Amino acid sequence: MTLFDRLKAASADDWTAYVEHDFVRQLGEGTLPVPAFRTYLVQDYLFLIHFARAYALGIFKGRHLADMRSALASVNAILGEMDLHVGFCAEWGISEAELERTPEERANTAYTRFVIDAGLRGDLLDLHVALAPCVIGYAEIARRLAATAKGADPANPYARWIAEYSGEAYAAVAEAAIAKLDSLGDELLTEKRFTAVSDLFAQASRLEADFWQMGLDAAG
Ligand SMILES: Cc1ncc(CN)c(N)n1
Repeated sequence: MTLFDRLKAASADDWTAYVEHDFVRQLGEGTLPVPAFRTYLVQDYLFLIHFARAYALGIFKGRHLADMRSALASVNAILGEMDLHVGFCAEWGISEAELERTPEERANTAYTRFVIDAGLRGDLLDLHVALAPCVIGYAEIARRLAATAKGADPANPYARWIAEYSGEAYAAVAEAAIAKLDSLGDELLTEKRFTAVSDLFAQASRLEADFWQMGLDAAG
């Protein structure tokens, strides 16, 4: 069993509330109101800036060259992920400069600063556990949606989002994150420590669910 599967099993309710959130269901069915998606996506652009910072912390805290290289690859993957956001927003007439000026929603601040704080206070294992629901969760969600008729329908207004996160490139990022957790776990995890890292994973999963909810709330 991977460390990721163990963490997921220990936080099963929080994980399910995240990956099966109503926002996700509506996204897959193509019924999600556009204002909900727009609020989510604009906030997600800001979110990814802070996630790139969190991965940059992984370079700073790296104990081996391999840690630094993998964190750098993740920073690059996140910066690439933002092209999706810039593309959608350009279609809505929102420029990159406007995106950057958008005030952060509280759910966004809470989540991103929680992850950065986990990395600042702790070691690489704490950081990567706090990052895991984000990186790996989206691959799981999009893979499930892409396997449904409505999720795979090119007429679904969110087909591009589903394709991005269910694609091979993102799957490779998620698999690398699972492998990284295992190698960090081999090096740094003790049974005594499991509860503390599991708490980080559960909290990050709850903050992911709050992030979806922020989008739904924006649509009223
Ligand atoms: C909130 C959130 N969580 C996860 C992902 C996937 N990297 C994302 N873009 N945004």
